[in-house]
Amino acid sequence: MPSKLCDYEILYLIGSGSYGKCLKVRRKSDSKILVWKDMDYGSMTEPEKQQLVSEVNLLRELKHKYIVRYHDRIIDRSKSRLYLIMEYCAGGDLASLITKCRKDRSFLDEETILKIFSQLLLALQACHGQRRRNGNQGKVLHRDLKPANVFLDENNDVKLGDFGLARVLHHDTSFAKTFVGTPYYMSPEQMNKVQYNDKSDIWSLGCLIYELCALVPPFTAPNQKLLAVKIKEGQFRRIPSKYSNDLQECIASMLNLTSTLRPSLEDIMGSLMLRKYVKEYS
Ligand SMILES: CN(C)CCCNS(=O)(=O)c1cccc(Nc2nc(OCC3CCCCC3)c3[nH]cnc3n2)c1
Repeated sequence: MPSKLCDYEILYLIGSGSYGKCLKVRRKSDSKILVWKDMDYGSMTEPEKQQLVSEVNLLRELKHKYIVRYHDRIIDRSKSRLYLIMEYCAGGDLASLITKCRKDRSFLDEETILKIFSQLLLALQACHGQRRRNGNQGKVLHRDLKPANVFLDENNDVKLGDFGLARVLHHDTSFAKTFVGTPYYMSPEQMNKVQYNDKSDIWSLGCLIYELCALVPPFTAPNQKLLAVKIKEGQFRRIPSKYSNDLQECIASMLNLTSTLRPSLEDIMGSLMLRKYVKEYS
C-alpha cells in the first residue's frame, strides 16, 4: 500500500540538492527514521517524466547492503512533486568527511580507505549487474559518482546513493546545467562527448579514492575549460607518501586516459591489495 505524506513526521532539513530538498523524517507507524527527497517534476516534458519513472523503477530494484535503500514514493500531482522515501544514513556523506579531515589536517588510514573502496566496488558491481528492463539494454551505470553521493551508515559502512536522479531531474543536457558545480570527476571520454560507459564509472571511482587519500581531487583548475585541459593531459600528483605504492598504482590504473585500458571492477576486486577486504565485506 503506497504511503502518504501524513504517514511521516518531519524532523528537520538535512540539505538541499540540485533537484530538491532532503528531510529527515520519522515513519509514524513504527518510528523508523528515514529521509524523504522531494523533487519538482512540473517543468518536465513527457519523455523526461518517462525517464524519471524508469530511474525510480530502477532504484526500487537495487536492493544491496551498500546501496541506499529505496522505500517508497509519493506523488502529489496537485503540486507536480515526487517524494522519494529512502534509507537514512546517519554517518553523513564522504564530502563532509573529506572536509572534516582537511580542517583537522588529518589523513584517513589506508585501512579505512580500503574498506570504503571495497564496499563501493561491491555496490557498483551490484549496479552493473542490474539490467535495465524497459528496452534500454545495458548496465545500470551510476554516472555521478562523487563524495556527495556516497554516504556512511551508523557503522561507517558505505551507502551509495542518488543514482541518475540528478541527471534525470536536471533534465537539461547542456554541460553547464547538467553538472551543477565543477565536474572534477568527469572522464576524458565524457569531456570528448564520447559515449559514457562502465569504464567511466571506474574513472570516477579512481578520482573518488584519490580524493579520500589526498583530500583534494586528482585534477583541479579554476574553471571548467582549464579543468578539461588538465583531465585530458592526465597528469596528477602521487597520493601522500603515507599510502602504499599498491594503492597509488591501483588508482593510477583507474585514471588511464584510455578507457579500455582501465581495469574492470572484477580486476580491481581480485587484486592482492583488495581481495581480503572484498571477501570480508561481501
Ligand atoms: C550539502 N552538504 C552540505 C551536505 C549537508 C548534509 N550533510 S550530509 O553529510 O549530507 C548528511 C548529514 C547527516 C545525515 C545524512 N543522511 C542522509 N543524507 C542524504 O542526502 C543528503 C542530501 C543529499 C543532497 C544534497 C543535500 C543533502 C540521504 N539520501 C538518502 N539517505 C540519506 N541520508 C547526510
